[in-house]
Amino acid sequence: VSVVLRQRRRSLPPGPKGLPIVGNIFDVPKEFEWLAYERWGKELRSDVIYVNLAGTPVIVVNSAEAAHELFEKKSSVYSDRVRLPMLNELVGCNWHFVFMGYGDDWRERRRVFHQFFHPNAAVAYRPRELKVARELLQRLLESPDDFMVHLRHMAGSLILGVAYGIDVQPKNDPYIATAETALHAMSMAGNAGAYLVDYIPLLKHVPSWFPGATFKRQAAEWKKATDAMVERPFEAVTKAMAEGKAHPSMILSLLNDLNEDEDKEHKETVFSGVAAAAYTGGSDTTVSALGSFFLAMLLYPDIQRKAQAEVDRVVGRDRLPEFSDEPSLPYVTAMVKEVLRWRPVTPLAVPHRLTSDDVYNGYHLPSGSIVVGNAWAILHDERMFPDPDRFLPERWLNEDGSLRTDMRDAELSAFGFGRRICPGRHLAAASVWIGMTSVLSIFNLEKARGADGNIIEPSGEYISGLVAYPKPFQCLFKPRSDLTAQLVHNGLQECD
Ligand code: HEM
Repeated sequence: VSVVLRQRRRSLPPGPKGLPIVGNIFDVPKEFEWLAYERWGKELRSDVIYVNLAGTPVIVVNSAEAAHELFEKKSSVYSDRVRLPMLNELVGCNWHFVFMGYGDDWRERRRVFHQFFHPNAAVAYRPRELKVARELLQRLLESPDDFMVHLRHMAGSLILGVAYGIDVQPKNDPYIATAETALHAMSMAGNAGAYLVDYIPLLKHVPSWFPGATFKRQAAEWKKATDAMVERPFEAVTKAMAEGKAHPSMILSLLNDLNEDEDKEHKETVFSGVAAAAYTGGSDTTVSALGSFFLAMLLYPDIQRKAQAEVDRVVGRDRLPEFSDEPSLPYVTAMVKEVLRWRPVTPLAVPHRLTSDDVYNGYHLPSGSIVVGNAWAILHDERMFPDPDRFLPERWLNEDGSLRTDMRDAELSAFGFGRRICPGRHLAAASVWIGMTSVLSIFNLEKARGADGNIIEPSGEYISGLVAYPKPFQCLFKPRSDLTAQLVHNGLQECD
């Protein structure tokens, strides 16, 4: 009895007051929620806060210390996911292990994925990362205004190559197009709280023709797109294998290593889902990171020049950067870390779910809570990152110019938390690094001028979402020398 009483006495973490029944639904803004969560945490002087979304408890974790205590140290109870009937069932995105509950199905897929993307395995993809970075340079030379299109193409081309061995078309590639539709569908259906069926799961049984059941017809459309994204590239590999023409890839190795006695159908479902998960995980995220990098270079020209000076000194002006240059380019590496900190790609990571009652700082955290790691707040915590809104690569460096190693927990939060931390982060970090370094070595990024000759200031605004992007802005990519076109041409030939 005394245990029960003591537990009862513990209070929930502080949070905004809210209304009866609906709780804080009207307090939580529809966009840039991370800023409100960060502000409440400061006002309430607590690094965990509690929000009630119409009965669903939500715990927001606003500091690196709390994130470590909960997601890391107690990872066995902080690694589940929330089920969204719209996304998981109606759109049928159960193949994607980012949406799977913590259990054997998730574990099996995460293990398969890890085999191909752990740090040593990921080194094998460097030639491909280098190639797509150089193709990006070529495209930026040809049509600089379409830089966001080129970033999408670069990200898609890398991961389709790694996962399926597919060489994409230079323009209008059908696989990239299919995936874009599917990604859009997933981000819409994954918008927690946007669909009534997510609050009242029984609604999923309403027939599609029923008045008001537009969500079911919409879900059926989206399901077609997401199914196609899982099935089409996989079928292309199996067809190429049958013809003896398949290029090396994750799927090829997995299928080749399959034993006679294994359940082929089950394994194929797992493999095709894991490959599609790599594709969806790696597309928008890389685009956002490089988009923020371009924006930072416009807003902080001095830093651009400083980074270029390092590249020029180490790489020289007569060749393009390679991965072997990385240890000699600490400033550029610090800049990559700073991009991921300054404008986190996934400001709230992906929400976790707590599977048993817990206590933190004397507060009661109820089983079943959605637990949101506020990567934005952690990466903008003044205690570790003074003047946090300023883009300042120097903060990642020691006095002697070497990279600091004491901010790992905070740094990693850019990729999420605990056992769910992004398993593609090694590939991501490498591809973002070579992309940024290559662009800096070849181009000066400058603000555009309007017809009146005046500089067009980028707004610096973002589009809110699971993945946050800079709003469209104009950026000039000016070749740094007469040799540029030749260098890019030669650089590409080296990759063939
Ligand atoms: C800058 C690039 C990237 C960022 C910022 C990023 C961020 C994230 C975040 C925040 C999560 C959720 C972590 C959590 O639940 O706490 C995640 C999960 C995931 N990411 Fe990434 N990611 C990036 C690139 C990639 C790439 C390139 C791939 C594939 C090669 C990938 C594949 C995945 C997968 C499969 C998951 C699901 C993990 C799970 O639920 O167990 N990501 N990522």
